[in-house]
Amino acid sequence: MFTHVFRGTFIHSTPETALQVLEDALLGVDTAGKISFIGKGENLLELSQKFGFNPSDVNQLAQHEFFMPGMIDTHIHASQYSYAGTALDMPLLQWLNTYTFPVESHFKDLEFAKKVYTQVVKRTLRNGTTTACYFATIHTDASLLLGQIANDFGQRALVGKVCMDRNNSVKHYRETVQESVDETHRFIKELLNKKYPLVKPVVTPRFAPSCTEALLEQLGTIAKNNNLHIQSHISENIDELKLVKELFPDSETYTDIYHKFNLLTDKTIMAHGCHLSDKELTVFRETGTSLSHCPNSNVSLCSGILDARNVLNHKVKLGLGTDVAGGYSSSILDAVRRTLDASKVLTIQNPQHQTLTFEEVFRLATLGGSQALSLDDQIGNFEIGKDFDALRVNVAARGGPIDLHKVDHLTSYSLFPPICPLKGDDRNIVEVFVAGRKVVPCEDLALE
Ligand SMILES: O=c1[nH]c(=O)c2nc[nH]c2[nH]1
Ligand SMILES: [Zn+2]
Repeated sequence: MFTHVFRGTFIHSTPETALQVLEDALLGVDTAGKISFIGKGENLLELSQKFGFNPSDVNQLAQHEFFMPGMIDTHIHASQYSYAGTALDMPLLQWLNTYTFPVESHFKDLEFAKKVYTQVVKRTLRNGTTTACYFATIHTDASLLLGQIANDFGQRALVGKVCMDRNNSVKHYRETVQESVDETHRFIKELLNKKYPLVKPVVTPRFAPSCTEALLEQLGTIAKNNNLHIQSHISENIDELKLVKELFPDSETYTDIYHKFNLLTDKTIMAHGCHLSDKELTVFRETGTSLSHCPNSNVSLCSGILDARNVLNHKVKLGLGTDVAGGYSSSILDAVRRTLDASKVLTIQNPQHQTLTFEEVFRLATLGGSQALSLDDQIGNFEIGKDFDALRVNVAARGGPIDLHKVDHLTSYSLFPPICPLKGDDRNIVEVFVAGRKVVPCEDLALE
């Protein structure tokens, strides 16, 4: 039994091919939301008999439409959505103390948390983020609420209750080691008990300067004992590196600190890494740890520029992140554009630098993100057996930002994939599916 059979153009990435275009394809989604077959449109009758669907039930994509995999935001602070687009006038450490910690402390108030978390889940789904890896705040009940809201609206999510026991300007926004550990246990247990099919907990030490060794050690143990994902920040800004050296004088590198406490695993994702050495990148590869590239944030907070080419050359898994609110945009399309910009800036500085191509960045936003979150056995592209997490894109959406021109020497689909992420926006994303369920448009999702 099928919930959908679509016919039209499908664009996705594979490990071998950064961007593959399947023209006039037929794709079936079963009742469990999984891709059950992909074939050629010209074989419609044969496929309908083989797989048992009625050819008249096929949903035909219109001219200028295509499907692409849902985009994956590998690093976003859900609570910081409340001030996204403001307060970008100082570097990281001052920014945290001046704006971030005071704002995050308000998420003790569950009514406020519900409003902001509902907005961020709706908005990111609207922007085509089918999977988000969220930082919440230190508040367990509000973090559980974020998991519930993602589940209700149908977004795939990793949700982290933030852990931090030092170096915080806001006295009432701080935990002891014991509180942080106890509440992390409670968060994991209560979230797993809900049995949400698409929402998982992620162990979340904020970053080394916010955590004592005692806390890092216990969080490493919790992640290991429960086989959980881990997320944190690393090597974002030069002043942060100096602070880390002062706080952890015995560790040779920033990476060594997390490594020492078993926090680098093949289910760990670290944000930024702008200033990691090649030696540290080698540790990332050896442990299977991945990086989230957050170029909007890196420029907005004047933190640095990640050399994504070097990360890929080291065979470290890499995805894209918005890092709201260090990044002011909640759209992974924005992260695609900025990843290209950042790579081109590196080429301006050094003409030997091999600029990332559009196709490679498209892969980072989709398949790369799924690999970075170790979810590539379930999502990231249109492989049979994976969940159907997909965006129906209309390049020529009415009222959208793209005016099509007839360019005779370019065939239609060699033009469309780049034009859409580079000039398009959420108006071009006409439908969003997560695990086969249409979550946009959806009446409940009307943005207030
Ligand atoms: O961009 C960032 N945003 C944060 O909230 C944060 N906390 C630690 N390091 C951080 N970096
Ligand atoms: Zn962050």
